[in-house]
Amino acid sequence: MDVFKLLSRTSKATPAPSSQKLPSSGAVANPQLFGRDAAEGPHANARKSRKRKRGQDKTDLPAELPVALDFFGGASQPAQHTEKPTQKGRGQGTKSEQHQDGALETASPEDMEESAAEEDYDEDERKRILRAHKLKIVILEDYKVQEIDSRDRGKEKKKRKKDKVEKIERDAKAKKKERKKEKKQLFPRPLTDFAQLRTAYGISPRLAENIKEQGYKVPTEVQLGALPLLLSKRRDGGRSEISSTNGHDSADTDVGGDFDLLTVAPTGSGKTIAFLIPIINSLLSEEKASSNAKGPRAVIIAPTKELASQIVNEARKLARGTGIKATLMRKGVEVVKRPEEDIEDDVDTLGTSSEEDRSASDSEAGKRTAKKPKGRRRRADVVKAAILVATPLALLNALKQQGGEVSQLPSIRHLVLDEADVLLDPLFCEQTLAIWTACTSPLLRVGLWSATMGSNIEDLTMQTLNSRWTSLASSATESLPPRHPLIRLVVGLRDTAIPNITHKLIYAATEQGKLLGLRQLLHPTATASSETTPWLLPPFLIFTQTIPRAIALHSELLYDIPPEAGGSSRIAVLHADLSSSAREAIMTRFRRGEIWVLITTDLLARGVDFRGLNGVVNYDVPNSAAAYVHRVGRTGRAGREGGVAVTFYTKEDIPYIKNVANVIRASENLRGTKSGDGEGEVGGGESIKGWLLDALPTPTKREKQMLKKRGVEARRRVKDDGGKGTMRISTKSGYDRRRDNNLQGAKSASRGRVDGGAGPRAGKVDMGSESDFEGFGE
Ligand SMILES: Nc1ncnc2c1ncn2[C@@H]1O[C@H](COP(=O)(O)OP(=O)(O)OP(=O)(O)O)[C@@H](O)[C@H]1O
Repeated sequence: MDVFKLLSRTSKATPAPSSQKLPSSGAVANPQLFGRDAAEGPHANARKSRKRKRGQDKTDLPAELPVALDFFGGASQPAQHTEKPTQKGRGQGTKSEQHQDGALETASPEDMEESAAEEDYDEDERKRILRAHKLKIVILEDYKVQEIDSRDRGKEKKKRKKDKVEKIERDAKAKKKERKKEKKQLFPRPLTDFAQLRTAYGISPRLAENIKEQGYKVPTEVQLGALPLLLSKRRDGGRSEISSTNGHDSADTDVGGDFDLLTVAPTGSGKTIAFLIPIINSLLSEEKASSNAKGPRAVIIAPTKELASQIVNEARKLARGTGIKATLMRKGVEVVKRPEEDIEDDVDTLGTSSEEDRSASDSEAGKRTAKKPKGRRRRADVVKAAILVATPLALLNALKQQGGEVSQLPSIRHLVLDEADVLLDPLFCEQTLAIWTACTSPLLRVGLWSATMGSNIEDLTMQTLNSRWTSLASSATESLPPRHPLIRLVVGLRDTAIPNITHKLIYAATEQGKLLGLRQLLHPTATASSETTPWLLPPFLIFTQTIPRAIALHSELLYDIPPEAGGSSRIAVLHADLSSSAREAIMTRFRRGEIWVLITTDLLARGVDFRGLNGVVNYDVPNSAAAYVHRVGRTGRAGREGGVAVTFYTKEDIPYIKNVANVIRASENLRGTKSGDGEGEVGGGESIKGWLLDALPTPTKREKQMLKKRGVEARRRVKDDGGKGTMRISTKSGYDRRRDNNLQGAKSASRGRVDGGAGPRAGKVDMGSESDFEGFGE
C-alpha cells in the first residue's frame, strides 16, 4: 500500500451537516478568531452581571429561507453580519455584548456611550488584551533613530583617526543588527467596541453611522489593533496613546497616526474596513481644510478586478453621505490631466482583463506585459473621486505618457497595497513599484495588507521606502518633513490558515481518482457513511491550476447537478479569459446563490469575499503554502464556523504536498488541537500526524520556486502528455459519457443476445454508476 494514502485515512470524517453549523447559516455574533473569552475593559464585569435577555440570539431570527439554502446569510440585507440594526436590542441605539457561548446581552444607548467614553486601559491591561487576541505590533524600522545614528557617526568619524573609522562602522552595524533583533513592541489602546471610534478617536459622525449601519459591532483582531494606531493623533506636548515595550511614552514611540504600516492578518478578518475607515476619516478632515481639492488623494491597489470592485463597494458603503467618492479605475479614464498633444492610447490596453492572468495559476498569461500605448484617442474623463481603486496594470497604463514616462501623482496621501505580497511578487512588482514611485508626496503614508507576508516583502518595503526617500531628498527644493517609522502588525501566526475551518487532505492517486472524489462531494448521500469523505454543501469553490483545466472540469461536471435542483445553471466557471461583463455576471449570480458550484483558477483565491461559502475544493494542489492559505480563506470568513477545505492530491503532487500539510498542521495547532490524541477543541481532529509529515519529502528551494511559477509541470501538459492522458480532465460531460457508455452497453448486450452469449453487461445498464466512467484521462 502506498504510505501516502494514509494521509487521507488519518483525517477524521467531517460531521454531517445536521450536527454542524455552516458558514451559509449566517453571520456569527462575534467575528473574532482569538481571545473571545478575554473579558475586556473596566466595564466587563458589570456587563457580565447584567441579565441576558432571551430571544436575542441570532439563531432566533425568523429565517426567510431554509438554513441550508440561505447560502449567503440573507445577502439582500445590508446588515447581515450581525443583528438587524433597526430591531430593538440588535444594533442601532443598543449595545450587544458577546459572551463565550455566543449569546448576546444588551445595554442601553446611554450605557454604550458612557462605557465607550470611559473605556481606558492601563498598560498591563492593554498588553493583556492585545496578547489574548494574538496581536503583535512592532516598529520594524525607525528612520528617526537611524538618522540620529548616522549624524553621530559622521561626527565621530571627523573626530577620530582613520584607523578607528572601521571600528566605528563595525559598531554601527552591530548596533543596527541588535536593534533589528529587539524590535520595539508597541501596545496601542485596543479598540474593543466600534462606539469608541467616535468617543475616543472623534471620527466623523456620518462615518460612525455608516459603520453601525453595516451591522459591525465587535471589532475583529486586526481592527482592534490597527484602527487605534491609524486613527490616533500625535498629541503635541502630550503623552502618546501608544506605549512601547519599555513603557516609555517617549518621542520615539509616539507614532500616533504617522507611520507606514505593514499588516499581516488572517483571511476574512476584516482588513478592508481596517484600512478604509482611517482613509475616509482622514479625507474628511482634509476636506474641511481644503474643500476645493479635487481628484484622487487615496489610491488602493488590488491584484484583480473582482477584488478592486469589491473594495469600491465597501468604500462606498462606508462613505455614504459624506461627500467622499470612491471609484474603480476603468477603461479610457485618466488619472492626471495631460496636455492635448500627449493624449494617445490604444483604449484596448487600458484595464485589460488579462491582468489577473498574471497570477500564478494562469501564469502563461504572465508573459504579457504592459502594452505600449499606440494610436490617438479623444480626451477622456479625469477621475474626480477622492479614492481610486485599481489593478496595477490598469492604473499604470493610465499614467503612462508618450515615450513610456509615468506621470506623477503628487496629490496622493494614502497608498494601500491590498494583497501586498502578491503585488510585490515578481509578476506585479514592476508595475506596483512604478505606481508607488509616482506618488511623490513626502507626506505619503503606505499601507501593505495581506494574510501572508514573507520576510522578503518586508525587506523590499524597507528598500523601497529608503530609495524613495533618497530620491525625494535629492529633488526637494525645501526641507522635507521628518521621516516616519515603519510599523508591522501581525495577528495570530503568520502565513497560517484560519483556525475555524476543517481541512481534508485526500490522496486520490490519479486524475481519475480526483474526479471520483469530487463527484462524491457533489453527491454526498451516496457516501454518507464513508470515514474519509467530507460533507460539503454548496455553495463552494473549486480551484484548478490553469484555465484550460477549469474549463475542462466545468464541461465534465456540467450535468452532475440534477435538473430538479437547477441542473447545469448551478455550476459555472470563472477565469481571466472571460470578458469583464461575463465575469461580473457570474460573480453576481454566485453571490445571489443562483450558482452553487463555481470552478475557477487562482483568480478568485485572494481577497474576494463570499460570506456564506461552505467550502473550498483544491482540485489541483495550490502552488505554494501562501496560495493554500488564501484559497481556503474564502470560507470561514468573519469568524464563521463549519467551513471545509478539501485538497486532492495525486502521486505527482507528493514532492510538494508537505507545504500544504505544514499549513494545515499549524492551523490546527492554532485551533487548540491537542497534539497526539486526535481530539480538537472545536470539533476538529489532528488530521496530519507528525510521523507522516516526517515521511513526506521536503521540497527544495528550487522546486518550490518552480512550483510557484509554473504549478505542477505535468498538469500543464493538458494535451501533450505522451498519449497517456493521465493529466487530462475529459472535456465530455459526465452525462454525455454515461449516455454514450449506456448506448455502448445496450449495443453490446443486444449483440450478446444475438450471439446467444451473456457478456458482463448483458441486459444490464447501470445508469450513473461510477464504474461505467471510461472517459477519465482518455
Ligand atoms: N467587525 C466585523 N464584524 C462582522 N463582520 C465583519 C467585521 N469586519 C469585517 N466583517 C466582514 O468580514 C468579511 C471579510 O472581510 P474582508 O473582506 O475585509 O476580509 P480580509 O481580511 O480582507 O480577507 P482576505 O485576506 O481574504 O482579503 C466581510 O464580509 C466583512 O463585511
